[in-house]
This record gives sequence, structure tokens and C-alpha cells, in this order.
Amino acid sequence: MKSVFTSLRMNMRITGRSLCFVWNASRRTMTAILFITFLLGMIVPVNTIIWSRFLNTLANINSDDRLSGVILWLALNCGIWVVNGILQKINKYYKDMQSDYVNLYITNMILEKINGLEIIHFDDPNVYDQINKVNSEALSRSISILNNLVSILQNSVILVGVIGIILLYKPTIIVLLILTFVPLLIINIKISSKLHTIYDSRLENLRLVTAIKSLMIRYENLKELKITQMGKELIQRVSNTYKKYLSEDRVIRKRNTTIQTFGDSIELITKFCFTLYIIMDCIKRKFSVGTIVMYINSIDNLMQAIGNMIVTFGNTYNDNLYMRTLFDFLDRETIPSVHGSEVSLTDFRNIRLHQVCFGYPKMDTYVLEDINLEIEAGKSYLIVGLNGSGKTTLIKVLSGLYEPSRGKILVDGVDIRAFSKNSYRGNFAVVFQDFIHYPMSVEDNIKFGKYEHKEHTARMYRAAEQSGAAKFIHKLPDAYQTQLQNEWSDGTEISVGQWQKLAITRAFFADAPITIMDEPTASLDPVAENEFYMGIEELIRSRTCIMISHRFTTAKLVDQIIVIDNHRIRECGSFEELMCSNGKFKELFTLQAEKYNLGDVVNEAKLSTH
Ligand SMILES: Nc1ncnc2c1ncn2[C@@H]1O[C@H](COP(=O)(O)OP(=O)(O)OP(=O)(O)O)[C@@H](O)[C@H]1O
Repeated sequence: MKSVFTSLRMNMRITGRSLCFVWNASRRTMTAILFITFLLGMIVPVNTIIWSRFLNTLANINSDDRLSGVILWLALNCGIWVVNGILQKINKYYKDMQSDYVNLYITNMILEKINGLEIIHFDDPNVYDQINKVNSEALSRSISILNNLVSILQNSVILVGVIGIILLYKPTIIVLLILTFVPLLIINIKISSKLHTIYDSRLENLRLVTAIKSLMIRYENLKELKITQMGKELIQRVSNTYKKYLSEDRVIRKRNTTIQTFGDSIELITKFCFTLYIIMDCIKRKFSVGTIVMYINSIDNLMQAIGNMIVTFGNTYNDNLYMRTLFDFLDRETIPSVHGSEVSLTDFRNIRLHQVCFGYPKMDTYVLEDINLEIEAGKSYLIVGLNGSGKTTLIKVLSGLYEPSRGKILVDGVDIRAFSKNSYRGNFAVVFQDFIHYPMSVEDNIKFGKYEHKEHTARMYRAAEQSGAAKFIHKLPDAYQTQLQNEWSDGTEISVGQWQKLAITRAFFADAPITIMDEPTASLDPVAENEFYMGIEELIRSRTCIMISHRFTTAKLVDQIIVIDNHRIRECGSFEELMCSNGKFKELFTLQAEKYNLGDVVNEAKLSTH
């Protein structure tokens, strides 16, 4: 019993919060809907009375002068239906508009929340399930919540009206009728709850199916899919998942249809019994035809209103299950990225990582262990190490995307936890390995590096010259205005290396105090790579720059090389120092130089270190 009350209280709380959402989405439209719905609800009992008057007048007709009374009641009845039709149409218009407003309101809140989440939240698969659910159902739930609200209001008004009429006749009928419907209400709620649990358990698998479907229509995936001919296998996997649920759904639907048919039959039999009782009783008490019809219609309306209310409560319960997920998601605790003091690194002296350890969630080992490192303003760094050694993780921690699990990061002695995350991150321009391909124009792809400087078009041209992107951009159909990607009208596809040049240009455009590039030349041809490094010499000298690269030709350009091995910093020093120390860097460098037949470079390095 206690759990029923807890559940009821929780549902009422959720319904209350949902109503606030609907109300806040557009108060004006909602006021119009409430007013019209109230009028529509009033029409039913009023019309019942009018119709009974009409029948009574008709039954008593015995001279011509009574005909005008009949016509009047009939005209009133007709007028009510016309008004009813007009109000229904106006209400539909407002309801459609309000559903859109609610959808927009909820979608905005979801997106704001997603935007406010930290990367660490996205390491949890439950977050994806939650986001997928709240996103995909936002529109249908907005419509449903609104319809339920309107239905509850309209049926409440009808109930009050017809209960008023029936009270004049026999109050006990109302109690009996309501009792008949209680089991139906419970069955309805049970069905909704069960369905929700079943659908919730499918979320991750359905998300996977959606991921496979979108994978199959992504342009960059097509070539590999055609060569490997894995399309059929992917279709099979999608189809198997659906088939599994289809057979589950068949059983559920069969059972629900049986229960609902049984419920409907009970409802009809109850209605027949009450109608029969009223007719017999009214004849015995010598009531007029109009009055008998009025009571029968009232019972009919009352049953219909209660039936509607039950369906609506079932739907509301269902919506509440969705809204609970939504509210849980919106209430997820996040530290606002603007929390803390502002920081600008335009004239910082150093950033120090002090005994920093970091492990991703769900991992019981550290990816970075005991990192002690000093990044000095104006110097350039190269981070090298084997795959998976923790290089990218180091820059994610350094740029404030993840907080260290242990240890601290200090800017000129001040712990970065004192700064607002947004403000601290704003000091970095980072070219990640998996940079974004914005489905927009070249100009947008560059200016998104620092959109508050979007008016600085000369800076965009300069950045494109520095990165070496300007040459290919000029050859595009609309140069900087060219829409990128084939899947959009007038879209142009560019090569992987050209995308990379755009990502680099974006970082240059940002002109941040610290520039970080993770494998910036991975997709560039040797000429482009050479041009790139010649082009960035000035950049490297003019600001703090950190690069990650497996190509050791970069090593001589930078002030310091940081060697990460097995999640720890093993060596740190200039090219000459590391070549002297006969450590990991020299081993890797020699290996690469020999492989690419760069013997001269090795010899030169050997000479310069002696
Ligand atoms: N989001 C994540 N969640 C869990 N583990 C992760 C995550 N990102 C990376 N890792 C793990 O952390 C380790 C270090 O990854 P990282 O990307 O830092 O390596 P890297 O040195 O940059 O490698 P590469 O040279 O291949 O780019 C790897 O073992 C990787 O599997």
C-alpha cells in the first residue's frame, strides 16, 4: 500500500512538473486551449438538457403553437453542434501549435543539457541511452502530454456537468459506475508499466541498430562497405534484432488485445444494465420521455468520460515514465562550465603538471601515471610514444577536458580548478586526430575555430595561407563559400588530407595562446607535409605549441621532446639531448630513420650531438 502511495506521489510530482513545461512553452496558446476546452466540456451537459427539452416539447405537441418551441430547441441543438465544430477546429489549431512549442522547449532543454555535460559523462553508455530516449520521443510525448491535459480538463468538465444531472436522479449510480471502472484503470496502468520496462530494456540494442543504419548511409563508409561487401551482414544484424522484438511484441499485443476486449465488453454490459435499470425505474416513476433520454444520455456521457479518463490516466502514466527519464537527465549534476574565475593565458609563464595521474571511468588502471611536466610560454613541444601510450589523453587532461584523477595542474602556481572550465579551455586551439567535419561551408569550417572573430575574414585568409589550405580552397567551385560534403545540394567532397588542412586552418584562425596538434600531418602528402612544417615554423616560434607526431622529422623543429612510454614520461629534452642519452627516443628515431632511409639525418644528428 505504501509503495502505491509513493508511486502516486511521484506520479503527481512528475505530472505537476510536466504541466509546468507545457505551460511555460507558450502561456498564451495554453490559455486559449484551456478556455476553449472548458467551453467544449460544457457543451455536452448543456446539449443533454437541450435535447431532453426538445423531446419533451415534441412529446407534448398537440397544437400548431407548440411547433415553434420544437423548432427553437432543435435550432438550439443545431447551433450547439455548429459551435462545437468551430471550437474543435480552433482548439486543434492551438493544440498543434502548442505541441510544436512544447517540442521546441523540451528539445532546447535537452540540447542545453547535452552541451553542458562534460566528456566524462559520455564515457557512460547509460548517458547515450538516456539521450537517445529523451531525444527520439520528445515530439510524440509533447503531443501526448498536451492531448492528455486537454482530455483530462474536457472530461472533468463533462463529468461535473453530467454528475450534476445524475445527482438529481440517483447519486448511488455514480458511485457504482466509478467502482466498475477501478479494475480497468489498474489493468491499464499495469499494461503501460510493463510495456515501458520492456521498451527500456531494448534501448541499447535499438541504439546499435540506429548506429548501423546511419553507418550504412555515410558517404565515407560506402567505399569500404562496397569492397568488403559487408552490407548484407549488417542488414542481417538489423533484421535479426527487429525480428527478435517482433516475436516478443506479438505475444504482448495478443495479451493486451484480449485484456482490452474483455474490458470493453464489461463496459458495454455495465452500460446496458444501467440503461435498462433507468428505463424501468423511470417508467415506474412516470418520468417524461425527455427526462428518461436525458438520464440515459447522462449515463452514456458519464461512462464515456470515465472511460476517456482511464485511457488518459494510462497515457499520462506512460508519459510520466518518459518524463521521469527526461527529468533525471535534466537533473544530472554538472558543474557549470562558467563556474570559477576567468583566465587568459596571453601572458602566462608556465603550466605545470604536478604528479598527475589519470584513469578513464570504469578503468581500474591509470592511463597517465605520475606525470610531472612544465610547459613554458612561447616554447614548442613534441610528444612522442607508441600507440596507446597516453599522448592524446595527456593533451585532453592538459586542455581541461578531463580532470586529473590525482595530482594537479597549475598555471603560474594557481590550480586550474579555480578557473571556469570554459574560460581555461578557451586558451587552447586543438587539432584532434578525429576533428569535426562540419557539414557547412569552408568559411564556417574555419571560423568555427573562434566564432566570436567571424568578422575577421583577413585572419581566415592568413590562416589558410599558413596551413597550406588556401591553394586548394581557391580551386573549389565557390572558394570559401563552397558547401562541403556530397550529401548536401551543391556540396563538394574534399579529400581526407584537405579536411585535415581545414582543421589545421581552424586552429590557426583561433589564434589561441596555446596551439595543440595531434598528428596534424597524418593525412598529408610529403609535399604538403613539408610545406606545412615550413609554414608553421613562424607559428611555432610565435606561441606555445604542442604537437603529437609519429613522424620524427618534426623533432628538430621543437624546443623540447616529451617521450611517453607505458603511460609515464620516460624522457624529456631537446633533440640533441635525447639523441645523446641513448634512450627510447633515440631507439625510435633510429628505427624510423633507417626504415625511411634517412641515414643522412641520423648521421647528421650523431655528428651534431658529438
Ligand atoms: N574515452 C576512453 N575511455 C576509456 N579508455 C580510453 C579512452 N580513450 C582512450 N582510452 C585508452 O587510453 C589509452 C591511451 O589512449 P590515447 O588515445 O591517449 O593513446 P595515444 O598515445 O594517443 O595513442 P595513438 O598514438 O594511437 O593515438 C589507450 O589504451 C586507450 O584504449
